[in-house]
Amino acid sequence: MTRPIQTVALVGNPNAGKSALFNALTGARQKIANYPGVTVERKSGRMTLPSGELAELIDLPGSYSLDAASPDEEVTRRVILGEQQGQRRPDALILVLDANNLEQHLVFAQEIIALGLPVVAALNMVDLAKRDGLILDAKALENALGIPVVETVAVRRKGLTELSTALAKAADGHEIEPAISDDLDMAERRISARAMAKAAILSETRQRRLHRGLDKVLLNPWAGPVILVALLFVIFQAVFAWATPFADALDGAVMAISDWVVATFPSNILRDAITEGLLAGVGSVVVFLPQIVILFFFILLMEASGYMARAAFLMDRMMAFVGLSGRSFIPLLSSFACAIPGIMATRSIADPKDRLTTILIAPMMTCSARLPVYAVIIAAFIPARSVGPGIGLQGLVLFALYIAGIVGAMLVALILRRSAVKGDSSGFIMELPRYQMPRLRDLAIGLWQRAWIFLRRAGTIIFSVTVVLWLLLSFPQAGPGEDQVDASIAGHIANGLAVVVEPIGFNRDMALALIPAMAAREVAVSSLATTYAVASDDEEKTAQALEDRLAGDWTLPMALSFLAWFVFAPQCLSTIAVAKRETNGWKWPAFMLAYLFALAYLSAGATYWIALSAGL
Ligand SMILES: Nc1nc2c(ncn2[C@@H]2O[C@H](COP(=O)(O)OP(=O)(O)OP(=O)(O)O)[C@@H](O)[C@H]2O)c(=O)[nH]1
Ligand SMILES: [Mg+2]
Repeated sequence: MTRPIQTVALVGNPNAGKSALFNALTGARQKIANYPGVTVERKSGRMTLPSGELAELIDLPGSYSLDAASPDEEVTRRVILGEQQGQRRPDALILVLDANNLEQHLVFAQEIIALGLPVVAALNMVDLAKRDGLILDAKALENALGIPVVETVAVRRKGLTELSTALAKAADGHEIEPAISDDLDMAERRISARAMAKAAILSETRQRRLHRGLDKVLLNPWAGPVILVALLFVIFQAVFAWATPFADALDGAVMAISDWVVATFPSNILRDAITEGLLAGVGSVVVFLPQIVILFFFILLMEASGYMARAAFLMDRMMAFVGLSGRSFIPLLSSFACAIPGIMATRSIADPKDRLTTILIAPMMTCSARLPVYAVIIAAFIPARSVGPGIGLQGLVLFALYIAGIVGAMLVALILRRSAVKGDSSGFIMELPRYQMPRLRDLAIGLWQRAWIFLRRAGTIIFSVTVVLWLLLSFPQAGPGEDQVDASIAGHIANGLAVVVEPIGFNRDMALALIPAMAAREVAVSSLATTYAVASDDEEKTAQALEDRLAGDWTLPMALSFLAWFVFAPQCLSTIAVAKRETNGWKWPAFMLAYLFALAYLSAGATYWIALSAGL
């Protein structure tokens, strides 16, 4: 006896292609996109059965299990079980499986099949599987699952007729006896999913197997984070170890030019401007080009190879813990180059509270402008010795500074999500791109772009701010026996500010560096260099490396305090301006400015006093 099918539902894991199939079968235009969680409500349309009759087709949100964890999964559960008000319980189901993620998708599939409703499976995205060198055996899968399996390519409308024929047949008459038992628990379903997926693979290229093996290790909940941290650790070691010869060479070149200028030209104000402002100031920043290039070499490598998306995947759980979603990862990651593009990238975050929180913590990610500041202080105060096989102390301190910013950001997010920006975090699971050998050309272009951005900053903003500072430091000229810096306009301002920052261990020169560094953080370095160059009346000393001057003038607690300040301080006005534009007002940027300054002051102070009492 034939029972007419009236209602059919599409079920399956997120991003399996349910909505694409829905559109293909009904001619509707549901939104589909290549990330999970697109469909969050049930949608219905009409599909034509082979008999010519119409049936209602329901598109459901993707789900991992019938034990609903989120509101959209709850919708799926209620519709399938017939508990949804105003919705007929489906007479049959189309189970959509992504051929490329069979092992994962077969877990939920077993739960669906065990319900005992007529089910047909659409083995979708077989086109992508073929492209990647994976050939599946639909018949083997059919036998294992005990339901018809039809290969489909939803976006090319392939396999649709076969699918609806199989659907009509499955729903026709006889109650089916599911081949899947319903008393398995999650772990047992996983094991049998793996076995079924393995049995369904006819052939797989070596490369695909290799990539899957890699993912098993890199995404392992235990090994994955360890590898990620180890990798970052190596990167920061390299930033110091590899850059040193290049940085020394650049440093030597700047000093040689300075010596030559002093020897060649008569002593006058223009010569001072060149040696003290341009060469000492801007030169002190430019020497960090090798560090910047090495850091971005690794970042670009991780992006191009496909590892970065895996890192985001690993971070997702930690992000969820502090009330953010994995979607915040990419904006936060871009903030390691600069917070401005990072804050702009938050536009991809749909949830306004998620987005606001991400904007507020983005400035704590260590941007590349901080690298020269960190590097110069580390080079001056942290001895270049190893604290273990292959582990340099300098790289370790740099690593710790980056981690301090990340930990600070996560703590602030945690607090914000429970107070000022209260709300639930939205779940998100990343689609992982394929592994790829990075292309040398792309890498070279990427590096060139980063280097150019850095040099352009040095030539424009850092140069102009340093020149203005040099003028303010050089005038009015000091009388005999008077300190030039103290006598200058800049010195007067700095002495005023020094009162405020004295409790956290800053001296006048450090206070002086803070104001111009609001234009760009690197200026902290050039301004220190220019200050010391102006202060020394001896030409020999003008050319002395900044690191030596710092090591002579500051104590270790002062240096550590300065580093701690730069981890948190909102030392960059452009970031505040962008935050204002992206949040449409002054309220949040003002809040950002206030809490970051407070955090910087407190952490610098704590660092100073702890270091002092530890006898450093
Ligand atoms: N190449 C290829 N792409 C497909 C196929 N089916 C779907 N896609 C693509 O896969 C992505 C996900 O498809 P959706 O239809 O949005 O997936 P969904 O199952 O509805 O996902 P959720 O609504 O998040 O549960 C989209 O980018 C589709 O264009 C297919 O057979 N072949
Ligand atoms: Mg969908």
